[in-house]
Amino acid sequence: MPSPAGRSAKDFFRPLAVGAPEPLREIPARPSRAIHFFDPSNPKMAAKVPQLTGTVDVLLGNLEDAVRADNKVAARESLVQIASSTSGLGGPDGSAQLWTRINSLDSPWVLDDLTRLIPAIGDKLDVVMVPKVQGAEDIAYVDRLLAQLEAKAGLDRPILVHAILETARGVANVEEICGASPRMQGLSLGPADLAADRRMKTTRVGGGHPGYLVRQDPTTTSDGVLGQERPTYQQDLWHYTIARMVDACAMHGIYPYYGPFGDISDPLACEDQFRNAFLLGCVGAWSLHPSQIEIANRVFSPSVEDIRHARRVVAALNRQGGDGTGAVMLDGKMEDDASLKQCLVLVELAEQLAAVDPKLKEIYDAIELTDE
Ligand SMILES: CCC(=O)SCCNC(=O)CCNC(=O)[C@H](O)C(C)(C)COP(=O)(O)OP(=O)(O)OC[C@H]1O[C@@H](n2cnc3c(N)ncnc32)[C@H](O)[C@@H]1OP(=O)(O)O
Ligand SMILES: O=CC(=O)O
Ligand SMILES: [Mg+2]
Repeated sequence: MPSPAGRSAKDFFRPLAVGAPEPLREIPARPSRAIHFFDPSNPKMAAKVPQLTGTVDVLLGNLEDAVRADNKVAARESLVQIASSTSGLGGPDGSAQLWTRINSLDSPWVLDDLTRLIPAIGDKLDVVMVPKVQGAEDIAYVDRLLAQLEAKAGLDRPILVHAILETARGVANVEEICGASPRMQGLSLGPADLAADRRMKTTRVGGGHPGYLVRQDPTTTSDGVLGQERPTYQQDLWHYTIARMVDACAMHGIYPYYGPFGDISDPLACEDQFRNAFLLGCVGAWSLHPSQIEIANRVFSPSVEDIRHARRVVAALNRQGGDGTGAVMLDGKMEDDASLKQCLVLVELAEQLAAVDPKLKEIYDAIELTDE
């Protein structure tokens, strides 16, 4: 049966153009806790890129929304210049990955975005983020064009594709989008465009809303007197969509991300939104301002307490027989094969992050287990 992108299983991993690099069989788990957005046409932001390179996992040169229409060409040209001249940025050995967000597929700029960037800096570009993806057909279009451009430029490594989930149709098609190409690296939630497309009645860029709540039932005393206290609890507007994204990404072996949190002046709420996404399975979020990089780096790195606990569970099950099966009691709680698997997710993530973040390595290396 053909895949949603119309390719049979035997053709799925064939290059889509003669001379294009072989598609990857597995998407590498490269740390990407913060995808830091900058507008390459803004000289102040562009000037910050070299100093940010050692502090953030991904730098993304944004060409789409938030870049003025009369700056689109300047942003593209400046991105070429930045990628060519910044050491440590992009490519398999870069200390920060280099991504770009191209303009939407129905815009007058997108064709020039790809035909200019791939020949000029294709060897540095790790991931192309595609906004407003509606279905597998959008990924198929970008997939073929990238293959043609890679072949023409003589690139030896395929550029990966990341889709933003920010239309109702995109959400309806989320599974087929994730499985549309071996280039698919991941998905980000685009809460601002998604809210508009869904005709939600919000005006914010991500985050919660005080009106979206549940209220506790009225309480009555034994005398039948109605209590005055009826606490309310704000709910998460994005839970449903993030949960769908996480399942679709896990099913296809790719990575889910929370997107933008627009209230730069509210780092606490930003942290909460990022942490909800982390706990549900996301690996990172966007940073729109330098102050959000530290929040994402911290939230999307497992805590010392989580790693200590995870290692204790691994050690306890190992002591019992070494193959990770069976059940043990630890701190009054039952641990078995399934809780071990959860702990291994955290331990493996900590190892990947420690490999690129020496400070974190030091912190994780210093954790002592007290049970032995
Ligand atoms: C809504 C859906 C989406 O598509 S979200 C993704 C698209 N939006 C973006 O990419 C927004 C990126 N961020 C920004 O444009 C700016 O951070 C905004 C939010 C406008 C705030 O800028 P501004 O008022 O200059 O902030 P500030 O004075 O606190 O800045 C301090 C210094 O830092 C710089 N800065 C700011 N943002 C960035 C950034 N993203 N990357 C690199 N540098 C940044 C500022 O230029 C300023 O520099 P300096 O210290 O004056 O030299
Ligand atoms: O592009 C992001 C969004 O929230 O819209
Ligand atoms: Mg958007």
